[in-house]
Amino acid sequence: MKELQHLNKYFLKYKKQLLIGTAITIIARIFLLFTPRYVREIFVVIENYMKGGVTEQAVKSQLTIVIIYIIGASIIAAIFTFFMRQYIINVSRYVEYDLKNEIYDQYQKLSLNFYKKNRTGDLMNRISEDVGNVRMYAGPAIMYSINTITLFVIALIYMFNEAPKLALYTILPLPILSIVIYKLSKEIHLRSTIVQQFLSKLSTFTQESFSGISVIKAYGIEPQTSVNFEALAAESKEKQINLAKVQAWFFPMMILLIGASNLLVIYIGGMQYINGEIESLGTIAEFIIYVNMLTWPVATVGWVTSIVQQAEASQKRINEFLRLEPEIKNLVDVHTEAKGDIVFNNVYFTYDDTNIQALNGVTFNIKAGETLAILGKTGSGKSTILDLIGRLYDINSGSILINNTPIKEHNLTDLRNSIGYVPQDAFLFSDTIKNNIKFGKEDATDDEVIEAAKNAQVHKNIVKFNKGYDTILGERGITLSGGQKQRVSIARAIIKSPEILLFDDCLSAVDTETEEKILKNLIKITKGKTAIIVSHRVSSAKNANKIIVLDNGKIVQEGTHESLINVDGYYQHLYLKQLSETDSNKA
Ligand SMILES: Nc1ncnc2c1ncn2[C@@H]1O[C@H](COP(=O)(O)OP(=O)(O)OP(=O)(O)O)[C@@H](O)[C@H]1O
Repeated sequence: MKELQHLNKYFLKYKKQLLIGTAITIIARIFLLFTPRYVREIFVVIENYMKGGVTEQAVKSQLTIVIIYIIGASIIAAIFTFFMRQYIINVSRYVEYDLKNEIYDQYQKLSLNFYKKNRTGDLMNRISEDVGNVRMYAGPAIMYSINTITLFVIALIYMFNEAPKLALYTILPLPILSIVIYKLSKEIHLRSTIVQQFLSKLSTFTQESFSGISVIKAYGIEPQTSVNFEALAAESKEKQINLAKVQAWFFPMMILLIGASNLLVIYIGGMQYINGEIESLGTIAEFIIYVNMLTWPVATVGWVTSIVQQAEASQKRINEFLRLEPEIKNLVDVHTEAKGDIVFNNVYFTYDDTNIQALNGVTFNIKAGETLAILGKTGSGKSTILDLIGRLYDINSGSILINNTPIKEHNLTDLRNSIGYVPQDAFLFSDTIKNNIKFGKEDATDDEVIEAAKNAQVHKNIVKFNKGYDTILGERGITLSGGQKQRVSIARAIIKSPEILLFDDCLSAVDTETEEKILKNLIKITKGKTAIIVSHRVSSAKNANKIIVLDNGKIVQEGTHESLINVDGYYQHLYLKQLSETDSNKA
């Protein structure tokens, strides 16, 4: 129960509903327990009549009154039972809602390293399935526990008052029932966890197959994927059957134990009646009703124990993530401005997980309003520089200054808000094109969206779609070409008019003519702002105020286009190679 203590703050928050729910549960059970005693009353009335003690008229009116009492008590119990669920189950839904939000907020705070170490499926499981298990504790488990305790305490008082020996025999088989149900519930849980694992394997496989359907079709491997699917589905079926086998024991066990208890009541009660230890056969009837009323709550003791164990295990998994401290923390509460110069001073950076030293003493600076182009072989550390400016990672040594202030002394939200970042792999959401662009600036007007799209040279493509800017992208809608995606992603970055613009090889899928036009627009847009363009093309770099060439995390060349084309090195070779490619394309 240590892990579940995390939920206490929520129980405290909803204490009013819980207290009302508990009171309602107790009242509902009290009224429910009127029935057995009234049934005994009926027997007594009839027995008195048989003995000739009362008239037929009197019996009729006595029976009518008792029956009205039974109906009345049942209706009241039913109404309170309705409200019992309304209060306690609702609390569990509130707790579920709060916990999901808490986990989601925490996920958002955690750094990229966390996402590399943990699989998306696992993150999703903890926020959905594990929270679901915890909800069973916060609602049904609490409700059934209050229910069982109330019913038991009141029924036992009545039973021991009425016939102590019979009461003892009646409750004798109940602990056995509880233990059997507990063992069964545990086994059911074990097997259903395995079923769940296979189901998620199956859905991951299906999802991947259909996301990559074009690759599957192009390679003609449909028969092979069908065989793989069939194998997974067969295993999943096996596990389902295994689960069904144990589940099938649940109700027979209940029926058997209820039957045994009933028999015991009839036998012991019958003997006691014969011996004159109990006065009326009504007591036997009353006790049979108690047995049937108590069986289910007693069974739930086993069930509830297994729910609590599952919830504890799930909350433990949730707490593991909730207790993680984000590696990248905002250390400044006041507002800061990330405008102007960017300085890298002997920066060293190694990725924790791979131990790859991506930057190896990098030093450069860009003044406000300037454009820097970064070139270099793949894996030389270009994207890493951009990630470090957005403080997605903290450096190992050296310093990064923005606006002459160390990057850690910037308010993290302000820093990221002042950056417009276009990643290497343009990621667009399954939403309209307009909303994908507005993602950069939520309150942007339609005119601003169009303006950004025009500057990114994608407006003409968008208006050709039937629904224009309202065209849905992704799984539910159309698929954009690589170049179109990159340009929508550029529009998203420039719409917010940030102080720092980071373009990570985002023109690679665009033809050189369009690239030229976009770059021209960028000169206009980035006026007074700082821009860094990572590229493999000289054409993207040539207009930059400064160009650096990286190799193995080190700057190996630095200068302007004019200076670098005259020096033997990576830039000149790239320039000559791309020049000859352009010439041969023209020829
Ligand atoms: N998230 C990461 N985790 C671990 N290692 C990484 C990560 N990102 C990059 N690396 C490694 O760091 C080195 C530098 O990568 P980086 O992405 O900065 O290179 P790049 O110059 O941008 O490459 P490209 O031109 O192919 O985009 C590479 O060896 C890469 O494998």
